[in-house]
Amino acid sequence: MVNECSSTRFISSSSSSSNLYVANCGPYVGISLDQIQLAFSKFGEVKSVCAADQSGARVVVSFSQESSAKAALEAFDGKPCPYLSGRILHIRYSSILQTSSPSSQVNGFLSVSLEASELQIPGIYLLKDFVSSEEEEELLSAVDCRLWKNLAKRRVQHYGYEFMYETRNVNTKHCLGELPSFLSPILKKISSFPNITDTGSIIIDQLTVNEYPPGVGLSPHIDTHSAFEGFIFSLSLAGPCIMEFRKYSKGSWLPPAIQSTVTRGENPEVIRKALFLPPRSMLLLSGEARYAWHHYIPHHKGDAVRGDFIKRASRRVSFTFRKVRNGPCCCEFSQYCDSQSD
Ligand SMILES: O=C(O)CCC(=O)C(=O)O
Ligand SMILES: [Fe+2]
Repeated sequence: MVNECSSTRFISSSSSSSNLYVANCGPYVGISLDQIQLAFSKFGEVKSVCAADQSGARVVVSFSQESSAKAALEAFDGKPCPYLSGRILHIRYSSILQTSSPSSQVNGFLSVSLEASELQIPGIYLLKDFVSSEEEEELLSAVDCRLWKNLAKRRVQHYGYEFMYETRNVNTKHCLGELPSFLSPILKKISSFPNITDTGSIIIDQLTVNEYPPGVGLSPHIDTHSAFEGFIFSLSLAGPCIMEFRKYSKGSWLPPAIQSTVTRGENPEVIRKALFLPPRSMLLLSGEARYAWHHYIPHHKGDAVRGDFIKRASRRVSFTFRKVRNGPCCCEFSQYCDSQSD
């Protein structure tokens, strides 16, 4: 049974137990949970195998009997494992850290949807193959000929208006000029995006290009309401990633890292959902998805997606198209709205 520990968190521990924390094996290094279960079953009944964390390379094996765990630890720790491609496993006893019951987690990973409609978040849409491979190449070479700005872990470019990371806003008085002509085919496709009843209301005047190396993501945030209007389009190029969406029932417009620890401590009610973004797909966040849900790209080198482990490519480049807002936001999600908070 490899699907049973979705609601349990584990830590490495020195006291003996029937759970083993096993490092250096898992889907990220090409070893499935089923293979791990088979290898450890040589020492007794394995109740479950699941991810110890989101790395894809550390798992917890839970035996029915403590004696089986002891035998497996003695046989496998620090030696090449003949049943797992000769990998050297690093094994400790593990104890249960905490339990929670996120129904959307499988084997310790958040279950990832392939279709936006599965998420059941109003206002979120994903169009796959939004651009062809040729268009993808052209867009990438266009930005690669231009100047990148280095942030701590990723590179960015801004068109139309510069995004100021310190204030999470734009300086509306300083326009960088019209969006360049290499974007025209994409802007044209955006203007007839399905799912938007009034396509006449789609105006785009700002683009942020992000280049993420593997292992780099984006911290959870809601794009500042007062900075941008209600449609946020994000085109994924060159590589895939997953995007996680979080709704904090007691949240505010501030990013979770800035909210006081007291507020965070009182805020156990977070709904988490995840969506796989393949290269050449266009994501639209509108309505509730844009205004009330944080979006987040985990800082992973790969993502567990429906039983497969998908490595991040050498880079993912996203084009985020938005319309800069010129007055306060009057959305109906005032709890998450900086224009409607004091
Ligand atoms: O890379 C992405 O798809 C999202 C970028 C984003 O959320 C942002 O720039 O605010
Ligand atoms: Fe964003």
